[in-house]
Amino acid sequence: MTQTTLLYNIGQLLTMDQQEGPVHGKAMNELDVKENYAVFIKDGKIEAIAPNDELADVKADEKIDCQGKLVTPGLVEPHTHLVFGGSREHEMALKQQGVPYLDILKQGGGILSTVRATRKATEEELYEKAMFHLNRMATYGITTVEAKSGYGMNHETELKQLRVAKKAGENHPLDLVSTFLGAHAITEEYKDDPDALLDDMAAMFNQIKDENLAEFVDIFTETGVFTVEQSRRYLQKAKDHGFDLKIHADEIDPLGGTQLAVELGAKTGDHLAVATDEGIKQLAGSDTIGVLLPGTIFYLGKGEFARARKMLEEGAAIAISTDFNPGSSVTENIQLIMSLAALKMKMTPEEIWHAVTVNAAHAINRGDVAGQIKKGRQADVVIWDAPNYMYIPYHYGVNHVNTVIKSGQKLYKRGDLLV
Ligand SMILES: N=CN[C@@H](CCC(=O)O)C(=O)O
Ligand SMILES: [Zn+2]
Repeated sequence: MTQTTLLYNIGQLLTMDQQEGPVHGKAMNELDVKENYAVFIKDGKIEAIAPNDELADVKADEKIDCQGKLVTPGLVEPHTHLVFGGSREHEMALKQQGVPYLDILKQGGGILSTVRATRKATEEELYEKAMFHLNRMATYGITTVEAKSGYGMNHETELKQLRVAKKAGENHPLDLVSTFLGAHAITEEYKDDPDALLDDMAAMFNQIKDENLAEFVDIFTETGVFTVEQSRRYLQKAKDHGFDLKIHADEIDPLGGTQLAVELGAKTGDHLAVATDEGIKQLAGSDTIGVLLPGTIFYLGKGEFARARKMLEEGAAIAISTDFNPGSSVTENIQLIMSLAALKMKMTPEEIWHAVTVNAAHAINRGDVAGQIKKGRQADVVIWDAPNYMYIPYHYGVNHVNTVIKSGQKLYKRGDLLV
């Protein structure tokens, strides 16, 4: 049976559909804002977008009066470590004492502590936990999510994580895109031979492809983790197996992961907090999208945020993300990240909206289905308790979502106080 919904009295509508591909540099600052609009949804898809007067009388099963509010595409979250066991609140004290993130890792904590918890957890436990976090992401307006493995670093646990992500993607209304991050840290078993760990992880590529468990392969290129050389060899192998690539690049030390991402034609270079001038120049001249994670820099207490302004001036395409994970950025709140992008990276509201919609969708190969409100597309739409698009990064730390519509279905509605 046909199901129709009309959103009318939209104060500001961002369709984000000014161009097909990722939006680069100065163009990220150009936002098309439609005022007094309506959107008609039919059978889960966008059927029409028109001035309010033209659609207000259309018949629909449900009519939602947007009361002059802001309406945008569902947000796209392009970098999360969604599936993990345990949590790391005990590391907060170490952080307060000033123990650096990489030192905690060197002492067997950090990522390795989550590896132990994830190895111990059952598939059911991981699944329940992942579904809980997906639900919370949905409440913040996210309708498509990337999810990485990387807390197993052995076949059994990496496959467990990837299967959990696949099942969550099949059962949760949010769309999920999976990334294999078997090369996330050096475990005790391989501490004297990281190359052997990489070989062991690469030995899973065929199975991951055959079972369709991941689209991307990612690596942590960092001091004390994997070198640029090791990353190049590993990622080239992944590319030869038909995977698209991502790199955790230049997060803490400027090793040149940004340049490697460009050299290998990676879909994204992620973090880039300490990318060099040369890295930024190469990024700007490439098709690789920079996924910036200011929540991580904030949470790790570091002073240096990614140089978004320079990247944009030079013409790079940028997305932003929570980097949701149990250690370096423990939040599902992408709206908070939008505020940090504004306050700490000096991105304009116009740039920020591109970074959480169309560019984030391209960053995970979903540019043709997510991140835009466009005729014929699945109707992933957010109604905000906000009068305009600038308001979201401005009023920080809270949830501004009024209603989330996923593929035409109402998925979340802000609750009311009970007293
Ligand atoms: N930097 C490497 N990986 C994650 C952190 C994972 C963790 O600390 O558990 C990140 O993107 O920040
Ligand atoms: Zn990450």
